Amino acid sequence: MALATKSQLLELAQEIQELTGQLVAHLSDAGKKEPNFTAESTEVPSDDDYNALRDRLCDATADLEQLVKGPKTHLRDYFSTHHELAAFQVAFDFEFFTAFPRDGSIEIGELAQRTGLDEELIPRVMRLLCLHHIFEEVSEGRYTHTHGSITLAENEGLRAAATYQLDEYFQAASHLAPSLRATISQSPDEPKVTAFRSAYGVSLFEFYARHPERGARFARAMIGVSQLNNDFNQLLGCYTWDSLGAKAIVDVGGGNGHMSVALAKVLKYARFVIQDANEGMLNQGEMSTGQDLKNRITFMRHDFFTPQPIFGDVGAYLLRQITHNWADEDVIKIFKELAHALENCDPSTPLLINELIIPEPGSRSRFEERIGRQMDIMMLVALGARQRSRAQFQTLLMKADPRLKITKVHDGIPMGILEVHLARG
Ligand SMILES: C[S@@+](CC[C@H](N)C(=O)[O-])C[C@H]1O[C@@H](n2cnc3c(N)ncnc32)[C@H](O)[C@@H]1O
Repeated sequence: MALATKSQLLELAQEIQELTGQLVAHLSDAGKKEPNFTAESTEVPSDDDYNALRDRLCDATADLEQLVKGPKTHLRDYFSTHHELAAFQVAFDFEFFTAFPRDGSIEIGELAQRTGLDEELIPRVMRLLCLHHIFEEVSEGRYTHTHGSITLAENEGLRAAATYQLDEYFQAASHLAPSLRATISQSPDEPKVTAFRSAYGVSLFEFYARHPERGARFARAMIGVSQLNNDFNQLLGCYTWDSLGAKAIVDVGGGNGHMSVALAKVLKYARFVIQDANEGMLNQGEMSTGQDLKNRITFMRHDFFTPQPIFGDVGAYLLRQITHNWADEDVIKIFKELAHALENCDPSTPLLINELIIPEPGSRSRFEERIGRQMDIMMLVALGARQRSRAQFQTLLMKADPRLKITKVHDGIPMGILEVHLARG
């Protein structure tokens, strides 16, 4: 009797069929329409069940595609994606997305007039984008919006998030390997060579200080990304904020305080101290805070490498998207100052680290893990810094003060929370 051979391709195809069936049923149960590529399509849901199905389906379809192509074709494709990003860069730079009418179509000549790009170049860029369902060529030389292009046209934050990647980081990323080679022979007193510095001659922060219009776009991109990731709802759901009552939440490196202000709107009694080294951001936050919240929100200039001035009746210290900007030795210094402050608070006072926490390999879907690993390399490119796993955070906390212990992990991608307490003897 012939042995039935297992087919990995067929198993993947069956898994894809099953998962797609579950996903379609989920959409139907939620009363949602199936997504399509037209500009009229509705957005896919973002609840946990949908995301879990989406992630497994993306892993399975990616595996099937990779196996079917084989490594040579797969890698040839993959190593050419920067040319596709270059086409996107042109479309953003020449403002294609907003040049399009919301409804109806536009013809090449009109698009050339509105954008200033040569008529001969437009179809070369457009046809590559159309292959990604970004715009559609409805008849030769005539295009309409799709769901992808209209999403970008109508969301300024998302466009900012796309363009800061395609401008600043696209260039900087190509300097990573040479910059790492340069650090090998670098003397310790020279400014650290990062890929960003190697591409632009200055650090990321100096660059934004010298180019305020890019700095403003970066700020818009951060808002776009946090809306995209649903960061606020995740932060709210990750901790029992109500248990803090009227105590102060100290938002260390809180920037313009946008997260604390959003929390203050929900937590009716909590007080907030927003600390940052950047006076401009503090002023911007102070000016935009509504009168109704002003008696519960204080803005304060503070450098987190110096002793923490607020302690005692503190509900929680919040460090949101701070550690990923710094190398290990700097993060240890930040934690040390907070450990001193925690010594002078109630033992129940937590330090809440709100960051993308890199999952251990294999513990989450590859779709999720990849987002974390892309961010990790982005931090290396931009600042010579990194994203960290729970274990890596615990090591740094221990080095700062052996009494600092992670007591709870709310691990989410993109953002999670580590709840840290200072153990008392
Ligand atoms: C990535 S932003 C995060 C801002 C805010 N926590 C959020 O989640 O939107 C990093 C913040 O750290 C601030 N920062 C940088 N160095 C600092 C320092 N030495 N002391 C205090 N804040 C600092 C920056 O000004 C910036 O607002």
